[in-house]
Amino acid sequence: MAPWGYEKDNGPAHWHKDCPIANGKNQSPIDLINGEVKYDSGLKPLTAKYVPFSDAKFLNNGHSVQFQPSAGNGSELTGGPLAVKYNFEQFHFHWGNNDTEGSEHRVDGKMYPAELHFVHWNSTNPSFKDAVGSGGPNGLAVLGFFLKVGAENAALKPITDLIPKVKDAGTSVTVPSNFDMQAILPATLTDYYTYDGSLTTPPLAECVKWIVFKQPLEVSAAQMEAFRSVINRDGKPMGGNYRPPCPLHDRAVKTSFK
Ligand SMILES: CCCCCCc1ccc(S(N)(=O)=O)cc1
Ligand SMILES: [Zn+2]
Repeated sequence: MAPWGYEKDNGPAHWHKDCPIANGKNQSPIDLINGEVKYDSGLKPLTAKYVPFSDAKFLNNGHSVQFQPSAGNGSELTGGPLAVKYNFEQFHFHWGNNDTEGSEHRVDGKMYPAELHFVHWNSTNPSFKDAVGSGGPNGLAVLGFFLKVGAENAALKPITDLIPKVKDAGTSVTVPSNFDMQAILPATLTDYYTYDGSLTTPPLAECVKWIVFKQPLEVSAAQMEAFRSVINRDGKPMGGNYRPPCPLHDRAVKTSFK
């Protein structure tokens, strides 16, 4: 099979051939249906401590654009539904070719124009790859933020300004060391949905504690257009790099908010 992608001939409907877990019972993304979620008063706010990076790359891997510091950069996530400390690995985006589509998770069936994923791995593992293969939903913790079109996002501007430099698949640039990743996050990481799920791209491993924030982040129309200029491995616009929602089966979605 051609390498996986989001086109007719290699998109989500084909992924089960190489990754049979695609039809598993803990797949992501899902539609977050407010009438079916359950408030959990035990869910605390999350604490993300992101330290400045000396040598981080921003890259186009053919199916997303991704910010990736060198391993062991000391940025950590704790709290919320997490029992242990998780190390930051990378963040990346999923988006559409217009403002009516693009996010992976949905809220009562509504899609946002884009979704930002901050990927972290359980620090009781020796590496990210071990955490992916560790079995069970505590290998990774991914923070999902919906993006909607509005005011310019000053914290993301250093990243969206780099997009033209990684227009083509397989390209990367060094991110200026004064980039402040912490500034992207809202001041308090309080209102979120959380559930046990999977990677939303191959290998689709069911190793993710998903934490999806209720409050979208805003980006300007120009910042959204920057994403839509990115080209994938087949030389086509990368927009549409989102997996449709998967069945919930007998999973519960908990919320930290009423
Ligand atoms: C052993 C190599 C595994 C690489 C898995 C890389 C990956 C990370 C996060 C996501 S996402 N969209 O669920 O956040 C998808 C894929
Ligand atoms: Zn993702």
